[in-house]
Amino acid sequence: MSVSATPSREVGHAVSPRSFAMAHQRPKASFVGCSKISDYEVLGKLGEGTFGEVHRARSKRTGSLVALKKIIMHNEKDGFPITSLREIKLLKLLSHRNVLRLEDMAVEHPIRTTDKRKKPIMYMVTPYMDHDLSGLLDNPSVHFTEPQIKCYMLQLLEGLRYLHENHILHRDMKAANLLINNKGILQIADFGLARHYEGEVPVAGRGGGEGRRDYTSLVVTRWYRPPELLMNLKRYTTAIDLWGVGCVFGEMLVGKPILAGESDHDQLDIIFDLCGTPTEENMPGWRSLPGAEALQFRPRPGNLSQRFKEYGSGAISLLKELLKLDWKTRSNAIDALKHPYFRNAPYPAAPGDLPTFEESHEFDRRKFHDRRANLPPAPKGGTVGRGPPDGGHTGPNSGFNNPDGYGGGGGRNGVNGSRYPRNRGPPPPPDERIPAWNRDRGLPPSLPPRPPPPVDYGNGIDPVVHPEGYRERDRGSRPPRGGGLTGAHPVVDTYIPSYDREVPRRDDRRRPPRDDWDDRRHEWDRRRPEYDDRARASRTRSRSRSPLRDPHRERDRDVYRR
Ligand SMILES: Nc1ncnc2c1ncn2[C@@H]1O[C@H](COP(=O)(O)OP(=O)(O)OP(=O)(O)O)[C@@H](O)[C@H]1O
Repeated sequence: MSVSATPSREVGHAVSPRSFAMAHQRPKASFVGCSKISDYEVLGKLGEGTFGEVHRARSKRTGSLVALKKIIMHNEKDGFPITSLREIKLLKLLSHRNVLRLEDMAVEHPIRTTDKRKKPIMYMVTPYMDHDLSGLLDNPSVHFTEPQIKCYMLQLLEGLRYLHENHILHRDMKAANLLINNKGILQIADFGLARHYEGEVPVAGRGGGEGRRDYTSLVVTRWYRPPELLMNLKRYTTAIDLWGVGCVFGEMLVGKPILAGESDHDQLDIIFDLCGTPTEENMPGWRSLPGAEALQFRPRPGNLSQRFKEYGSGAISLLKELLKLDWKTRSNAIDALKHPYFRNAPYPAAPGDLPTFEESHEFDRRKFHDRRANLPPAPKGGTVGRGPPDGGHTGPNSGFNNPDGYGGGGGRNGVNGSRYPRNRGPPPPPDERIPAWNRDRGLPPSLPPRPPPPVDYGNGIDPVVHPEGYRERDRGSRPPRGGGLTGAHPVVDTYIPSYDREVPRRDDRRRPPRDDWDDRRHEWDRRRPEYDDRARASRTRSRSRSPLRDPHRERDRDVYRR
């Protein structure tokens, strides 16, 4: 029954759909899980992503700290972004201690008298986490120990095991998407690229198994993207997320991203340096991948053992399992959790035993950089533009329609620096943390380039690659490494890491070498009752109601099958 047909019958004369909807609004109290933005006190900006801007806030109702992720409407005509819908839908289904919990949605309506913006702004409300792993690794005063790295790794793998056994591919595993709080808890965040996975769930001893259907290979931020995606495998499996875990593990060990490719082509080249060049033995079927046809390279054995020798044989062995070129035998999360690395001394720390650190998020990176003497020259890579073309009504800086300083001006606009020119706005409000690379230039906040939005809409059809969606990043600005790859590489240069050459290499900083890093683990629940208490009090649904444990709600997931 159409909305417009009903009112005519009910009221006996033509009523516009809007009037009908207004007359039939549900009482506000009947909405569960949707608050007003005024229920939160906004405290400061934490980061900006492709699809939203993230702010720290306090719930006026519970007093708890939360993160508000604003959903950016890049193009209002397209309506609510499909990626945000996916993220919300998935997060509502998930319930695991190592997966970020969606507590609430908050809506901000435009102020009628002054605000020309017609559409409300939506915010996702999640518990506030003190750090993201990328920000934490950038803090020169933070030094992970091996027990700490083991603790984080175990938590990361537990979270991923849960996702995979519930048929969810994350597809953007990277340090910036791993949130950590000062209770030692690590949570996987950012489900903007995640989707339902139709293949078999991983089984112990059987790697990632076989893929069952095609998906877009334009996923995963480049530095964390596995070789099969770089060679355009479409029928991929949960193994793509495990490659990202391997990259994050290496990053925690050495303190900086281990595979920082400057283009997709370069990315493959440095992967081959580390893991060896592909053969039918170590990567069966690689030659038939669409992106492999034109590849030519000088055979190399790989230098992983050499590069990581100071971290010991256990770490090397786990890294080799996670960074296997062969996606079919690459370790799955179940097997990685049983790896001897975690059972040998030094043993994993308990989350509650880990030290606490100063807050660190994307926006704090410069804070740490500023402290360093003799910073290397600013890395290459554009800064993301700012200043929404619509005057700020739908861009990342619209919203919080009050004079608290978040209503416009600075901030990133859009996905990609090449698409939106920089527009120097007024200085940010005092509580807003300016990214390092802007602070001393008096510019409003912005971030380094980000991956473009996902282009897989779940229909299995290859996406059209929008040329503006991808930045060319100095291809050919340096000679190929190590005799590298040659040939016309057909792969489009795709995802730009969220923190790239703008950020000085971590090892350039005067920081003692660390032997380990990464995620943490559970058992924290027992040790940190206040965390759970707060969580329980503020949750909009209980774990027992998680649809992942309730077959009657399986139909929700059908959305992702289509
Ligand atoms: N719950 C939270 N607590 C604290 N900080 C958070 C929280 N959620 C997000 N952030 C911060 O905001 C940043 C961006 O968040 P998120 O990755 O969810 O956004 P995105 O738009 O999907 O990003 P991307 O473009 O990387 O995919 C994170 O890296 C983190 O620094």
